[in-house]
Amino acid sequence: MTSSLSTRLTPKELEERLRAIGAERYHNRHPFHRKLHDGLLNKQQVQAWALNRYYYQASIPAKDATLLARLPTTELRREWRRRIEDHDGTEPGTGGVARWLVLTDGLGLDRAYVESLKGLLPATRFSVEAYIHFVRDRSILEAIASSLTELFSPTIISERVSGMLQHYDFISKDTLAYFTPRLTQAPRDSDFALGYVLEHAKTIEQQEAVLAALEFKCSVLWTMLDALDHAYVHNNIPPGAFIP
Ligand SMILES: O=C(O)c1cc(C(=O)O)c2c(n1)C(=O)C(=O)c1cc(C(=O)O)[nH]c1-2
Repeated sequence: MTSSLSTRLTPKELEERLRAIGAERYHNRHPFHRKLHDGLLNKQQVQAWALNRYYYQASIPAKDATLLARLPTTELRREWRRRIEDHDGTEPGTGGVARWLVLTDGLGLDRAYVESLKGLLPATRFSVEAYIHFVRDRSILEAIASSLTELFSPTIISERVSGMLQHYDFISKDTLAYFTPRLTQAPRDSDFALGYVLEHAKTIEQQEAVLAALEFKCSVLWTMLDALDHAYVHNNIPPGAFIP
């Protein structure tokens, strides 16, 4: 839990605290990601990761649409609308969700099965839903702050792409095409979100709330990897979940 602040932070101090949370808790530090990127997983385990992560990807535009509906100004809505277009695309076959399916296709997973969500781990479902509900129910400031994990995603994406290309013969540049646009989209989105948070988190209570929102989101990402590790590395697949 975030400790209570005794004094109000300057914007610079608040940014430092946010970045410190990422350095400590972002999912690049999770053992499952280390194994994924270091080539220590087999194809079945990589399939399980891509299948479960599909639900996160597919839910991101729904999460953003929930927030979009609550945003009070044209400028904010225009900014947030672009995120939905990035993921859903502007026509069939475009956008991040479609590109994620190129990855699951490339790994040999049946598309209808992936989209049916039938093979998800229960913890994937609960974690993703917790994120959507958080964004729906909390203040706009907390909802925007919860997207700030994207400050840290370009580093992990670069590590992932180079690590997976190097270590797995079943992975190609084409199947990892999802990640290329994220390297420019994520910094653009997180710069905006960070600017918003630093400007609007003025009171101690608001600053504590944004720090807690980022910790919450790190927990969402971490929990999904805990569940993958437990099920597919330590071989405790829950009933009904994907069996490679
Ligand atoms: O590859 C990753 O590790 C990673 C992490 C995150 C993140 O930090 O939440 C996102 C993404 N990718 C991503 O591709 C993405 O579109 C995305 C949207 C969001 C968000 O919270 O709105 N996070 C992320």
